[in-house]
Amino acid sequence: MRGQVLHPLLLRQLRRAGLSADVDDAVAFGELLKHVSRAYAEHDQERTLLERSQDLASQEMVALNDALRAERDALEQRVLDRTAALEVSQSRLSSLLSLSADWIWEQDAELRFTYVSEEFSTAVGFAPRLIGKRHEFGATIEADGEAQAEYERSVAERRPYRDFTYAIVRPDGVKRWIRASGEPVFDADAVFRGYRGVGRDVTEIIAAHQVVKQMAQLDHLTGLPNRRLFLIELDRAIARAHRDGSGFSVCFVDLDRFKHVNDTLGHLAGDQLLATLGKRLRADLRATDLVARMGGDEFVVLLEGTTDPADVSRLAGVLLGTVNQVLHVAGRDMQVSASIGIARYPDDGIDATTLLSHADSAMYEAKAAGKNRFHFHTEVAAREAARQFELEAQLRLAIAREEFELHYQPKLGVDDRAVTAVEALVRWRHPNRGLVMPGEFIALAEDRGLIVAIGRLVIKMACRQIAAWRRQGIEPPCVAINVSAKQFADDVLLADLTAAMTESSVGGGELVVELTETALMADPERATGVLEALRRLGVRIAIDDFGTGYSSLSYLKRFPADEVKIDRSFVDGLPEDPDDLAITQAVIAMAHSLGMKVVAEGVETEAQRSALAAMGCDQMQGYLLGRPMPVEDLVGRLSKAVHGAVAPVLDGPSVHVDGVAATSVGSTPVSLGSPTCEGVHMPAGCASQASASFTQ
Ligand SMILES: Nc1nc2c(ncn2[C@@H]2O[C@@H]3COP(=O)(O)O[C@H]4[C@@H](O)[C@H](n5cnc6c(=O)[nH]c(N)nc65)O[C@@H]4COP(=O)(O)O[C@H]3[C@H]2O)c(=O)[nH]1
Repeated sequence: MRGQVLHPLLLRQLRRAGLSADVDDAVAFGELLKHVSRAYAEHDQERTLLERSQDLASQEMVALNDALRAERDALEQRVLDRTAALEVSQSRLSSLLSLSADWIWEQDAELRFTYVSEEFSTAVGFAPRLIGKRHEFGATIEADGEAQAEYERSVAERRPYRDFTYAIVRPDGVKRWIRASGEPVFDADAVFRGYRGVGRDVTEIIAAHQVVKQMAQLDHLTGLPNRRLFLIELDRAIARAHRDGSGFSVCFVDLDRFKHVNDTLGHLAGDQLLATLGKRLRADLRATDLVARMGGDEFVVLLEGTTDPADVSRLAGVLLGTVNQVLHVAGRDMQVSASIGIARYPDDGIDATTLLSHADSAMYEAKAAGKNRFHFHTEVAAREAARQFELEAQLRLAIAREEFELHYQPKLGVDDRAVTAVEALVRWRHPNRGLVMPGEFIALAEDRGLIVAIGRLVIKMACRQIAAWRRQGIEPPCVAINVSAKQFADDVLLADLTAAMTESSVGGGELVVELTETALMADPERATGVLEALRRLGVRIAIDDFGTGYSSLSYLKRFPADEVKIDRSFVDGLPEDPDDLAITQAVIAMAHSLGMKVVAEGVETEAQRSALAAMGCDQMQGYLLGRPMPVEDLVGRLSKAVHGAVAPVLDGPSVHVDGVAATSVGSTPVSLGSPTCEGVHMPAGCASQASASFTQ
């Protein structure tokens, strides 16, 4: 075996047996074989062990593999299920989104769009180009300043924002309004990652809002800006003029006697007139001028950049001319006029309230000066406004202190000059100014709501006077009381009359109520009812200033009136003016045909008196026959008349009554309505014709 290389396993066995690799003898060889055999046996054992262990390992691996496979399969199934669910959910979402008007968008931390839904691109028109871009407010995007500021604040503070509305001008030039809501997105580390949100096209909604807004700012009748819009524009004009150092004028245009049109032709015709006028005013002015309707028959014009009185006057003249043009309303041609008050910025005021109030007072000045004209606001006007204010305060005191008295003007028969009644005309006994005439305070009292209180005092004084005459043995004349439109419209009139009549034991037959056409036409139906109630009280009714209103003669028959008073303006022209003659004749004929008496007012000349007599007028009143006079003069005058003396109206002896020393004249009771007067039979009450003869 020497020199031979042995297998390592054999060598290992030899080493274990303590033998050397040099084996020469048989013993040693036998030993060697034992070792060789053991070595095989050990090897077999090791191999068996190894195989066993491999077998075991492989079984575990299979089991593990099986478990893993099962797990993977389960996982895959779960993924499949989830994916399917997600797909369902996604398709549900996209189908809902396609039905909804909302779009979806996402922006990164730089607020650049990373995603916009398809509808967004269709509506906005440049969505594909929007990806990777920010909103650029400026040329293509506009928004309400405040809303934009709030949006920018929200974004800067990474807060959600709701309903931010802005307009986009699409590449094709079409403007669309968009309303967007967004909320910030943060990652797990609370780092801001951008915004995501929804948006929708609200162009139609905005348009509808604008229409509604416009409707709220436009006058429905004329289509002109209404008071609200005018005030906004006025403020803007003030700001502009203040900034540029320029000026403008405000013209307050109020139609004259528009109420008559409404009353006589009806509200529809009135509306038609206003609508036509509104259009004409707009058409006749410069495009830069603003025409608005303030309400009722009031228009206002803002003449931008015009303050020079000559220019303003020219434009105001244009306005008057426009209003004066003949209008075709309710099937007839008519002409109206207006009074215009002008205030200029900055001379007459630097704020809207002052300018409007000055234009308004100037307008009243124009009315007072005869209507159909314009007036500038002046210091005089301002002083007048202050005076009226003061007068109103004094008038209130006067009512509380009963500082009023009545003067009486007789009404006489045209032929025989017998007194048929006396008209009570109120005067204000002012503590400092003396006697103030009604022309100075009646209109103001009507305007400031004081006329009912004054009227109540007048009724009371007239009834007390009748009672006083009676106490003094004087047969009282019938007393006519003026009742203004506002007083007539107030429900207390009948109560006031009844209370005063009861207090003084005066019968209705001793009173005449004089009402203007205007008072009756304001509400003809109600007027008829009130007139009938007055009639039930026995009170007679006279229609005053007849012919000055717009009512046609045929309206007369609607009202249960007893007499018609022809206005002084028609009597003025008698007997020369053919128109006045014709009108007077027509009124007399019409009134007679309706069984009414006719009284002519303002008879100043003998020529007028005889013309009226010739036309068959029943009674007359005027300076020719007697001015309004204090009660003592009236009684004094009449006392002379009773005794057959002829005296000038104002120099008769005074007989003081009603609180002043009363003296009956002679032994016979003085009678204003006594059958003894000049032998004319005169039954008591106003229905009677003549009583005392009353001469100049
Ligand atoms: N030029 C001229 N004038 C004549 C003539 N005859 C009478 N007058 C005046 O004409 C007015 C007649 O009264 P009216 O038309 O009812 O007009 C009245 C009436 O509308 C109102 N008024 C007077 N008293 C009262 C009252 O007690 N209540 C109400 N509501 N109004 C009254 O004041 C108006 C003015 O009254 P007055 O100043 O007293 O003026 C009176 C009278 O003085 C004449 O021949 N020529």
